[in-house]
Amino acid sequence: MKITDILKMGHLNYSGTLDQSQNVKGITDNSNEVGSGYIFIAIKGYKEDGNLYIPQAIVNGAILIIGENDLTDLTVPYLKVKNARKALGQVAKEFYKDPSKNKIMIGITGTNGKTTIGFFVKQLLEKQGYSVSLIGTIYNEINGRRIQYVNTTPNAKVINQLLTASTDQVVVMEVSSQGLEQDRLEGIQFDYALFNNLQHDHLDYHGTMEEYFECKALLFEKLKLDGTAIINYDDSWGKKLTERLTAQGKKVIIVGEEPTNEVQILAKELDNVSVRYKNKEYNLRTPLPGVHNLDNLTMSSCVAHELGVPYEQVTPYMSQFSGIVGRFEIFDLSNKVTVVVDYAHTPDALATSINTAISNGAKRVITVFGFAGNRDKSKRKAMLENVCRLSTYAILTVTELFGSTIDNLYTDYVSIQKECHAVDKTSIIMDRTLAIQKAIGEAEAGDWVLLLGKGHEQYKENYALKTKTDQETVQYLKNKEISSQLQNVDRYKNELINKLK
Ligand SMILES: CC(=O)N[C@H]1[C@@H](OP(=O)(O)OP(=O)(O)OC[C@H]2O[C@@H](n3ccc(=O)[nH]c3=O)[C@H](O)[C@@H]2O)O[C@H](CO)[C@@H](O)[C@@H]1O[C@H](C)C(=O)N[C@@H](C)C(=O)N[C@H](CCC(=O)O)C(=O)O
Ligand SMILES: Nc1ncnc2c1ncn2[C@@H]1O[C@H](COP(=O)(O)OP(=O)(O)OP(=O)(O)O)[C@@H](O)[C@H]1O
Repeated sequence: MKITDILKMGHLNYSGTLDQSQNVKGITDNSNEVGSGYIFIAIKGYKEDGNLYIPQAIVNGAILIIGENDLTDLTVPYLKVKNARKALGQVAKEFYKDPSKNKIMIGITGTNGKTTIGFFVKQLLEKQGYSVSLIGTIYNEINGRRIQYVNTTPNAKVINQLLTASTDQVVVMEVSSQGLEQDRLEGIQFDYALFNNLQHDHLDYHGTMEEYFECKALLFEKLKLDGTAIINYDDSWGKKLTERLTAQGKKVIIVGEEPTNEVQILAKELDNVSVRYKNKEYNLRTPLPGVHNLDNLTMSSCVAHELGVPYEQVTPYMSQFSGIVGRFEIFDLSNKVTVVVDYAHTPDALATSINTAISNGAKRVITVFGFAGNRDKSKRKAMLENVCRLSTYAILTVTELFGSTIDNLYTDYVSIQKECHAVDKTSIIMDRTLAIQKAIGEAEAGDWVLLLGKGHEQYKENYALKTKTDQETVQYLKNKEISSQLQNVDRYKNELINKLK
């Protein structure tokens, strides 16, 4: 592909002299990736300024630089654009030959439930015979191969690369509000866009719920001409989005409890939800506990149904679902204590998670959770209030420092404990592994211990127990319990032998 093709097709203009015969070998916004024949797009980021790396990109072989600044004295052609992040998407779309056009693209947005819906949809479609790629928080899976990535929603270059590599028929993508706001989806088009919910999160980034909503709503501007929006109408922001999209003449399927909803939720009970679609009723059974997962399953079934999965098949297809790491993952201990590792880290998700334990018969709920260091401090009070209202007892601990320190976070915990009158109901143990050990140690038969906030993530701190995830910590404590039980058996056996001697 020639430079001029990219510029023309990307709707970018260049008035300087350009060697039109030059072939473009690659495109990137990372100077370290630039090789001979590359286009380098300089992005002024949150941490770094890509413009400072232009000289390095030129030394590495860049043949065209794109950026937002006024630059005149470069030794290679320079194109000034209004928005370099958008330009990255426009150039990537052309360089990679618009791969989202020919795939069945499903984008999922919402504060909570994106990952879960992504995994549910993948399961349903694969059981129906589709090959499915997944781009999301836990990993990206392309052609059956798993690849870790730093973001839930990668930037436009990476998305285009993944779509190009994918030989799968369907691509299911989690779409974050930050990804949308940062134009990481520029040039990507969707056949189906799902809106699950909008709840309090990320307000340090978005400022207000309205702005947060507007970012989420950007996904629906990326629907293909014949694309379909699928919206949770029980969410008030979902209603607002429905009105907007309907007024724009877009195809919208609404899901919710109102009788006029296309997919009507009739009843939810433990792990069953009954829905009505075109005057027929279906019972759907979720493989993951919780009323939230009934909502997630209903949304997933709706998009899967659009692609030919009969509602009757949802329950059999999901019966072989193997779970999602860190999403209401249950560990049964031998003393009849139930331990759950869950990714809940918003006020609503914490309430949902604890309520799930209660509705499953928990005698007492002991919750271990924490706040994300320097991120969205405005959600902390609601998080603590929900946890205190619903749990029997809670331990505040480290979840993720995000630029804070253990000492600062500890000080924050002490003051919020007082502010929320939570001193009697909570204690503070900053070592997460010891907090878990204490919670599990104090639990009795019938109690549920909820380890919330880390989900699939690895610990970044060094803790007293040398484990790296909540799952490993639970397993370590389980093994310790087994070995102490074995020691007790040995001791008892020896005592008996001694008595009989
Ligand atoms: C604050 C934020 O959102 N940052 C995102 C942003 O980074 P940035 O553009 O500011 O990057 P930067 O490090 O300042 O670098 C600027 C430019 O200089 C370039 N550079 C830098 C160094 C160098 O040697 N050479 C060079 O060319 C970089 O390649 C880049 O183009 O753009 C990057 C590329 O798209 C993202 O990876 C990065 O996400 C960071 C890691 C992040 O943690 N973001 C969070 C807030 C986020 O986006 N989370 C959502 C999920 C949220 C949820 O659902 O809970 C997500 O989608 O991941
Ligand atoms: N529909 C829902 N409503 C409320 N809470 C939910 C819902 N679905 C999941 N949750 C809670 O949110 C947590 C995260 O779920 P999931 O990973 O599916 O969401 P996500 O949108 O991908 O989250 P994130 O954006 O933080 O990665 C779960 O562990 C659960 O506690």
